[in-house]
Amino acid sequence: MQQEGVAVTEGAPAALENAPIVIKCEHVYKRFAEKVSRQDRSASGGRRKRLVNAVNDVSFVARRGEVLGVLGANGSGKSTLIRLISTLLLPDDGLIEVFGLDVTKHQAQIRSRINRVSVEASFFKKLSALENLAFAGRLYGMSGKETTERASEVLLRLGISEQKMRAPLESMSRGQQQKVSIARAFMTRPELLLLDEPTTGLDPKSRRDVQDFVEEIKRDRTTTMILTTHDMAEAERLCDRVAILDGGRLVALGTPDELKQLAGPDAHTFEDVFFAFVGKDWEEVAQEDGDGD
Ligand SMILES: Nc1ncnc2c1ncn2[C@@H]1O[C@H](COP(=O)(O)OP(=O)(O)OP(=O)(O)O)[C@@H](O)[C@H]1O
Repeated sequence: MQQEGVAVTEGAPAALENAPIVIKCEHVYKRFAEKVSRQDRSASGGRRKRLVNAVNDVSFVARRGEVLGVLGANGSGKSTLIRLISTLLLPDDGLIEVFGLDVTKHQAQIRSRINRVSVEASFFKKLSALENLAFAGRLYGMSGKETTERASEVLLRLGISEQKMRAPLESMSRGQQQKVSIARAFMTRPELLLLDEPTTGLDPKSRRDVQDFVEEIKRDRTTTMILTTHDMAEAERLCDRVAILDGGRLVALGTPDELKQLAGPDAHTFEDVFFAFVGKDWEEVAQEDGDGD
């Protein structure tokens, strides 16, 4: 499944070698029609729309219990890839199997076994975090008692106090609400967890709380996690392997150490690794994107 021109290391990290494959992507493509601005129209032959390859010939597998990081600048295709795996979008070409099931045929079955965390999570804002989580637990078939116990355990673990978890969600800060969204996803013990920039916008302490929690879940090696992030140190710390996307293409995939080696003797930090594969350094990308993250 190795693609030409992609720095992909063979096999899985030792701890996961015999684990079953949970996600298989083979030559996956997703294209979108994007509006062309008036200024750019003459350069594109007068066309009002052009096709963007959001995901362009991407192949990889992820194994049970693996934490696979996906790094890339804004617009590199990270969220599109996550949405394809979670069956929210369907591929235009190629094959995606989750738990051995084809995403184009078994959406409901796949969705019942996965959970996705993203910044645009929806909640009942007048209800408390505990009440919101109780509601989610019921949807996933958990008993009332189990839900309450697990919800407060996970919220406490993420640094939300007993008092705060009983207050209306609208009285919580954005970062605290983001933690509630993470708690909701972990609470149901999904087999596959898709974490789309779970720590973006969090303060350093909250970021650390979430990272520690991911590390704790990782130790059991039962939940597979796909983590998109803009935080290089986070990728290096939490991920078994990291995939780097550039313009929809997979340009590198391997363990953090393997990628450092592949990137050459000048790559000392993970920022250097990113630069070696994408041709821009992280600060430059952040400035272009205007997020400075
Ligand atoms: N629904 C859509 N319609 C049209 N174009 C889209 C759509 N979704 C994504 N795109 C385009 O596909 C490309 C990849 O977008 P995607 O959101 O996957 O990138 P990303 O790496 O997740 O970026 P970010 O870090 O900003 O979240 C971008 O050029 C984007 O404009």
